[in-house]
Amino acid sequence: MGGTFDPIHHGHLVAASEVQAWFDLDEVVFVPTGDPWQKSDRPVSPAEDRYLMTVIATAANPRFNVSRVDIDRRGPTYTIDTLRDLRAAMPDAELYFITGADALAEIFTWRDADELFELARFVGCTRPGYTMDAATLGSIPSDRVTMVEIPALAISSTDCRARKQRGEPVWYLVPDGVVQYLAKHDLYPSKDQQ
Ligand SMILES: Nc1ncnc2c1ncn2[C@@H]1O[C@H](COP(=O)(O)OP(=O)(O)OP(=O)(O)O)[C@@H](O)[C@H]1O
Ligand SMILES: O=C(O)c1ccc[n+]([C@@H]2O[C@H](COP(=O)([O-])O)[C@@H](O)[C@H]2O)c1
Repeated sequence: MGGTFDPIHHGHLVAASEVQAWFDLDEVVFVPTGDPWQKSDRPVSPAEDRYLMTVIATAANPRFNVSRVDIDRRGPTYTIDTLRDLRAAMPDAELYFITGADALAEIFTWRDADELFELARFVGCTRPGYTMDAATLGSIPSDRVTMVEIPALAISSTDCRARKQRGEPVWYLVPDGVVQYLAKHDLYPSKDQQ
C-alpha cells in the first residue's frame, strides 16, 4: 500500500487490514512516498517523520511491514519504480497494490500507467466522498483490478493536519502512538505557534 501518510490514519489501516483478509495476503507492505510529485502544490512533512509514524502505526500487526524503497530513491516517486523495486526484492511474490478509490481514479495520470498492470494487481478500496468512474475502471484490464468495499471511515490526512493546526484533537482518527509522535515532533503546529 503506497501513500504519503502525512500522517497515517485509521482509514489507511482499515483498508490494509480488509484487503489483507479479503485476499489472504501474507503481508501488507506500507510504502511511504519519497517525493509525491502530484502533491508538489503543498508542503509535505519530512520523509523520515512519515516513515517513522508508519512504523509506529503498523508495529503491532504481524502481517504489516514498512518499506523504505520510495524514501531511499532520489527524485519524484513513481509507482512503476516502487513495483520494480519490490519485485526485485521479492521475485516470487504476487504483488497487489492497494489504493483508495480516489487514487485509483487518477491512475492514468501516473508515470507509465499501462505498464503498472503487468507488475501488480490493483485493489481499489471504497472511500467516503469518492466514486470510481466506470470509464477509468473499464480501462484497466479486468483481471488486474478489484474494487473492495471497506467500512467507511471519512478520515483524511488533510483533515488530521488541519485539526492539529487548529488545536483540535486527532485522537482516535490516528493511532495513539502517532498522536504522541505529532506532539513530540511538533508536526502541523498551530498557526499562532508559527
Ligand atoms: N479513509 C480512507 N478510506 C480508504 N482509502 C483511503 C482513506 N484515506 C486514504 N486512503 C487511501 O490510502 C492511500 C494513501 O493515501 P494518502 O496518504 O494520500 O492519504 P490521504 O488521507 O488521502 O491524504 P491527503 O488528505 O493528504 O491527500 C491512497 O490510495 C488513498 O486513496
Ligand atoms: O506513479 C506515479 O506517477 C504516481 C502518481 C501519484 C501517486 N502515486 C502513488 O499513489 C499512492 C498514493 O499517493 P498519494 O499521493 O495519494 O499519497 C502512492 O504510492 C504514490 O506514490 C503514483
